[in-house]
Amino acid sequence: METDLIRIGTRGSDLALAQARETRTRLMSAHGMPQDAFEIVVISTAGDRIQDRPLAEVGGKGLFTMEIEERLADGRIDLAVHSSKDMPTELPEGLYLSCFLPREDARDAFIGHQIEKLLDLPQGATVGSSSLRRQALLRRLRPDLNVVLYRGNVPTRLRKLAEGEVDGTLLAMAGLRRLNLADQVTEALPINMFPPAPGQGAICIESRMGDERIDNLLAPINDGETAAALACERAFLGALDGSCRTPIAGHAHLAKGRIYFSGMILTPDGREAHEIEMDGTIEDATALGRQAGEEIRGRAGADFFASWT
Ligand SMILES: NCc1[nH]cc(CCC(=O)O)c1CC(=O)O
Repeated sequence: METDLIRIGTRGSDLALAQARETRTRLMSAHGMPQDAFEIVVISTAGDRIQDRPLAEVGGKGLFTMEIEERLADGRIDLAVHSSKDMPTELPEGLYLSCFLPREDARDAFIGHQIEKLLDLPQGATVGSSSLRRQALLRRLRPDLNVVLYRGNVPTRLRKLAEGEVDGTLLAMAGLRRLNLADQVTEALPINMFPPAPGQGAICIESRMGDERIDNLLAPINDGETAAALACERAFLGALDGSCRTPIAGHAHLAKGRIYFSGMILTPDGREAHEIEMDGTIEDATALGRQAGEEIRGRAGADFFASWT
């Protein structure tokens, strides 16, 4: 192992820092390296700076990644730690997702202010979320709810909830676990009831293609099962040409030597939804995801996407 400092790029939110530290810890134990072999480099992104609008409205891909990728491409950092869910399907030339850590709980969590379960909320209750997918799924399950825009990092959202600004909110179980806030969860939503975003719960590492030193460093901490599931989910997203304005859910898991995928696309009002379930061999994870995307796209019809984007 070279003695050069390994620079790990990350956003500065509590969640991003927890993910960068988890990556560093795994690398330290895989290679018997000391903590001071690494430097965590905090990078501010457009997604962090824009706080007053839904990000889907701002548009553009890579709101949480562009500034980080610039520093990766020019060598100021050696690897970048991300939430897979926030990663666009297309990456800048010369960069790739080289490593996936074992996936955390992929489910969404409901956090109720006074009522513990989503479906027990009274008529017209207010639920805050900034995610188009969560908003659409909420409207699909409970058209009566008042779904409001709710942004900010995880601790900010929990504070607003505690102050009674909303009756409930939805957050990823994985993020809450990583922040030691899982005790706040009042209901973990089953995957078939509230399907997660492609990539949810999985930390990924982006690095430069052909950087052998970093490839060798990352190889022992890559989780093959998570990598296969993510290849499938990202291919599904890619086949749908997932603009940030389309509510898309997708989840793959491995069992008995095969890969099982389920996906859903919805209109933002939740009134129209299309679902798909497919399984295949693990080697064909990418093809399976792409096929599922093409199939669901065909079922929905061209009008489905044209109706609001
Ligand atoms: N868009 C923000 C974001 N990106 C990843 C996570 C959670 C962690 C994960 O999915 O790995 C979150 C917060 C949330 O959705 O609650």
